[in-house]
Amino acid sequence: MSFDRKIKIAPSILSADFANFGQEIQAIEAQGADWVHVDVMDGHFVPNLTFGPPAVKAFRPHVKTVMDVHLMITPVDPYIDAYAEAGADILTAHVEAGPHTHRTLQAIRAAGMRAGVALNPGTPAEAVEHLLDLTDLVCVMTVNPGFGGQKFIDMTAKIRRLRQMIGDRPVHIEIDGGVDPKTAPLVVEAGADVLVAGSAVFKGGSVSNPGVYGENIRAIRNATQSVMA
Ligand SMILES: O=C(CO)[C@H](O)[C@H](O)COP(=O)(O)O
Repeated sequence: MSFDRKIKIAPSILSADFANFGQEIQAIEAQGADWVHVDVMDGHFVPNLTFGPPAVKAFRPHVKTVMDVHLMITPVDPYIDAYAEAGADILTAHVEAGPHTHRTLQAIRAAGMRAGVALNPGTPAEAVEHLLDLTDLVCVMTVNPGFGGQKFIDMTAKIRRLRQMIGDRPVHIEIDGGVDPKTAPLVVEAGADVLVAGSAVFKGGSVSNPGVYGENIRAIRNATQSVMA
């Protein structure tokens, strides 16, 4: 897939109806989602548990766009092949998840996926500077990872620094946590191009009332228009 810097909205299915993932994924894509964001949590790196490779494999046939899998787990390396087999397009590991992120990103690419690296709010941009030639996406957490529906933490200075460090490289900056029509323009103005949003996309909608997802996605996208060059 070619690199494009247009704003992409990636709804996090952490806020979807857990009894109905297939239809939820189809509904958000029909309503304008650019990517589908899947939050994998292990109850160890973060204090919550969600999906493993079999669930991701079950989502795969429903995803027609890009399946963006965010691992909030440690260790990462023993599971890379399982997520490739499950059909992840992008696999993101946290820089805090182990001592050898450089090796992890190489292994993700070697398994045929695009490689992402995520930073917790307390981790400086410089922690990924040496990884920028090995990564396709830097995910800046704007909440402490583990749960949807948390309050946005302002990371705009870090986003600006990353955009400067990335320069001309084809590397996305993804923002994850507390993204809504108020916070989206702040992070886009700072240099982000992928916006993960859970609560702000799924609130008020359902598979039987999917138009609300469309309204919510458009509200986030439209809010970024004023800050786009
Ligand atoms: O990674 C996550 C939490 O660790 C979620 O993707 C993120 O919090 C999105 O949910 P919301 O938009 O409700 O904040």
